[in-house]
Amino acid sequence: MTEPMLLNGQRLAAEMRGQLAAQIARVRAQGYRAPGLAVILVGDDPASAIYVRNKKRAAQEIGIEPVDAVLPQGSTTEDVLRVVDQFNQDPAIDGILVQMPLPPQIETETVLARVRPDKDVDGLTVTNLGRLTAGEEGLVPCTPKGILRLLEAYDIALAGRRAVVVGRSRLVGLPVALLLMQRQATVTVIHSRTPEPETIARQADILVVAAGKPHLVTEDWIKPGAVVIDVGIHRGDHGLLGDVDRERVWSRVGALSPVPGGVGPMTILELLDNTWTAYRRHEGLSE
Ligand SMILES: Nc1nc(=O)c2c([nH]1)NC[C@@H]1CN(c3ccc(C(=O)N[C@@H](CCC(=O)O)C(=O)O)cc3)C=[N+]21
Repeated sequence: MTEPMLLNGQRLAAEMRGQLAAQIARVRAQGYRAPGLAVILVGDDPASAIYVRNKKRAAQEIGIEPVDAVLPQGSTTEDVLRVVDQFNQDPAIDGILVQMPLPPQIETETVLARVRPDKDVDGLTVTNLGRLTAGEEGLVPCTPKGILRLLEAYDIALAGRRAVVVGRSRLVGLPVALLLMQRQATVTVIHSRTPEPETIARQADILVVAAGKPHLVTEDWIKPGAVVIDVGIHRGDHGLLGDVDRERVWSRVGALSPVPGGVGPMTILELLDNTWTAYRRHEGLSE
């Protein structure tokens, strides 16, 4: 078989960030304010701190003003709600991101429900997930949107093809399944309670893996020539690992979105793109 194609999210994201930067520079030159992105980090998870820093830097580089709120590990739900309310009311803030996971004592649902849907750049509120389900315009979760954009950039057809999603999370598995269905793929979602997941995965023309288990997916899961999107990211003693064992699937896949350099950079790009979309809606600029 021919050498697999690497789906280079890092390069595509950089290209798209350049386009966003140019669009933002254009409205700034017309006298408009800068778009504002608020990032709320609760607690001292080191991985979360790195992600938040990367998101802020990426925003700044393209002309989005990042504002952060860092709350202590012991914060209460009420403490977090107060910060959300403050950003909800702030006219300089277009997007609000609450970094997940929150410490266990905090009611995640209550916090998410407080974010104004027009500022929900993660697309995690019931309102935005409902809009997505109904096929209405809203803000779409970043990782799923980035995956679809990556597939599109590489001209990977979806209509009539079989897609299998591994994982059913609100952040990735569920919304990516909806988006794939909307693009006329035949979608199956499998998860930790699915018997013989490999048998189902082996039917996939497009396999999206968001299971949260390092190197879960091996050659037994792969139909020869399949397009495989690795969404997992694990920081171990041996560096970054995905949910896909790249070495073991390499001889079978047709294309692979790798970790690092695939979905991660696309996720950050879509966060910036959602912030830009929210900004234009707030400023009454055309889409
Ligand atoms: N409310 C919320 N929204 C999120 O979007 C969100 C979240 N919470 N919690 C955690 C996960 C994780 N996540 C990543 C984003 C970018 C990379 C990324 O850029 N990864 C680089 C590698 C960066 C590195 O070296 O660690 C890559 O794959 O090439 C990774 C992970 C967003 N998340």
